[in-house]
Amino acid sequence: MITEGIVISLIAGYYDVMTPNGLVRTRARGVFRKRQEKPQVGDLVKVQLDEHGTNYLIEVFERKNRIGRPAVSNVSHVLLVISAVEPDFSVNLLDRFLTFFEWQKVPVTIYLSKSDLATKEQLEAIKSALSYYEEIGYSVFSNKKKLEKALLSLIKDNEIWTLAGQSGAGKSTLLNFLKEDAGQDTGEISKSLNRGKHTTRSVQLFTYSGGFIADTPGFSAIDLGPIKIKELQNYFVELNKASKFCKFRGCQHIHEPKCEVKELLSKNKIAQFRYDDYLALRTEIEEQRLPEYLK
Ligand SMILES: Nc1nc2c(ncn2[C@@H]2O[C@H](COP(=O)(O)OP(=O)(O)OP(=O)(O)O)[C@@H](O)[C@H]2O)c(=O)[nH]1
Ligand SMILES: [Zn+2]
Repeated sequence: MITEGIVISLIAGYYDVMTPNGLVRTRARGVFRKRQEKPQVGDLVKVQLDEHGTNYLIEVFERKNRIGRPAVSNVSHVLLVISAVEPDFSVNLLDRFLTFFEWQKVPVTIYLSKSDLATKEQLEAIKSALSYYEEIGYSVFSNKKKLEKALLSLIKDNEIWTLAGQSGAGKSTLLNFLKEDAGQDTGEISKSLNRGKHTTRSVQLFTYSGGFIADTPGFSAIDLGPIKIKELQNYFVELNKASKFCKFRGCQHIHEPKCEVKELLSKNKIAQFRYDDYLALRTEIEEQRLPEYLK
């Protein structure tokens, strides 16, 4: 019998596939090894079931996207965990992540962790910054119970949501809270296992609310290098929105006359810190700019 499913984990050469009839352990057909296109977690695949012998993964359907390291395919949504303290909250870091995922065309929901460890003053400053992100269209949560409640209706059938965020931000802690049986290593344990930067960690999908949540570790060094400088403004959602009213098409909002972004900036309707981050990311991309023909 042939059926379809989603690869939820890869263990010692076996692919575990969630199918409409439950979880099946499969082996990939030799053809994948020859073509060097290994199936990945998140892939939608075709499997051939054999009640008495081996189940085979026989086909991988085209991937919608592929993000993180180890990679997850077909990511529907990112749940970005950003900590209030330890490591300290930073809009700059937040903007890097948001730019990256906007570029990848993956919607993002923000969760502020460790607000219990922040002082009242710290929390006020953070919440004021986060309210700006809500204004420009991102959903923001700082209470894990409210987040849990929202996720149960937000995560649609078969959607794959991926956790992202700096190391130590609290991704595993959140996953353990959402899925009591997830059993992810958190801070202390992983340190004692001496899990270095180069140790490959496996990634796994956990069923959640009709869909899946993945704990993806690999977003520590976000490479914005491949982004074309002229397109960067597209990934700052409020700049992109305002740009429709700039005099010049393709306005970069730097020195151009009759620039709507500059206008809104002067009226405090676009936050100075976002504009500054836009400029900083431009410089970063510019400094390691590849010749146009290599892009
Ligand atoms: N007080 C408090 N501590 C938290 C919270 N979230 C995480 N922590 C602690 O922060 C440390 C790091 O959390 P992890 O969940 O391991 O962080 P991670 O994002 O999974 O980190 P990596 O696995 O390195 O990517 C652990 O000691 C957690 O107990 C929180 O909301 N409040
Ligand atoms: Zn402009």
